[in-house]
Amino acid sequence: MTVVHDNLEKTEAKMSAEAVSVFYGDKKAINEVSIDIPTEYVTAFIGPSGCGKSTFLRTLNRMNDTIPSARVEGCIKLDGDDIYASGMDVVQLRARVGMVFQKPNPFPKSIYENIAYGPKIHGLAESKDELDAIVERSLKRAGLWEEVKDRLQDSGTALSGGQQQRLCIARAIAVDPEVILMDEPCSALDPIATAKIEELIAELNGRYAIVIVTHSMQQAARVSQRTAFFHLGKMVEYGRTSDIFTNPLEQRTQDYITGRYG
Ligand SMILES: Nc1ncnc2c1ncn2[C@@H]1O[C@H](COP(=O)(O)OP(=O)(O)OP(=O)(O)O)[C@@H](O)[C@H]1O
Repeated sequence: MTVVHDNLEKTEAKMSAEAVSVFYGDKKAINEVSIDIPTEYVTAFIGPSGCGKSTFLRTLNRMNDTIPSARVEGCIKLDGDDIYASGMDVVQLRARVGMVFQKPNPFPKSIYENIAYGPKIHGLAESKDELDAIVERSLKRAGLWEEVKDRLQDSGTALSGGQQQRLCIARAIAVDPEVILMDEPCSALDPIATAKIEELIAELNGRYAIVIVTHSMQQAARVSQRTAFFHLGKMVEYGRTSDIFTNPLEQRTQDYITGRYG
């Protein structure tokens, strides 16, 4: 059972997970996790290495489908619709629920093409002008436009690590997502690039439902308003980030935030 703090404002669930378990073969990596993800707040998943944060995050846009041994039980809904239902279009789902990975992974194409590719395949632009406008808007929203506007035809992979990660965020934004999942998005970045991504998360907050997995408790405290603490495949505690870090109700949470393990 998850301890859910009782001082949380009521919010609408953009996504909701109900009794979600994930298996890799016979091994249960996630055990009956239930949580609502609102648009109003950034939600952080924290917990010691191997506790299942990434596994659970990946269930939210069916990224585990790509792992043959992975099996998901329980129910995950986006705007009330079961994302594991047989009629669900997974390509469409992943546009609505975008993902940013630990290591920036731009396509080996131009900066422009990195952004334009998604809108093109999803038919979001009817003309070159519209596509140009989407590229500009996405890069602006990701805080990268000023740095790249004069070299849109350069390769995305030639950018610095931090710029590449903002390019990946711009690429996710370009297809008008409703949810953005971030799996340790700063772990390959230096402190300055990390600060830029954190600023960006603050700017995107409220426009998209954002979920971030992070190893850094300082980062969770800086960027999120809601925190879920995971341990051994279970979601132990969920509440306001400030409460989780200053007034945890569970001993295991207390032990983690005071550095007793992790
Ligand atoms: N593809 C896979 N096949 C089999 N087991 C896996 C696979 N991916 C993860 N696991 C196992 O599932 C458990 C949860 O792993 P997961 O990567 O989700 O944890 P995590 O909390 O994100 O860890 P970290 O913080 O180290 O990234 C671990 O025991 C891990 O070994």
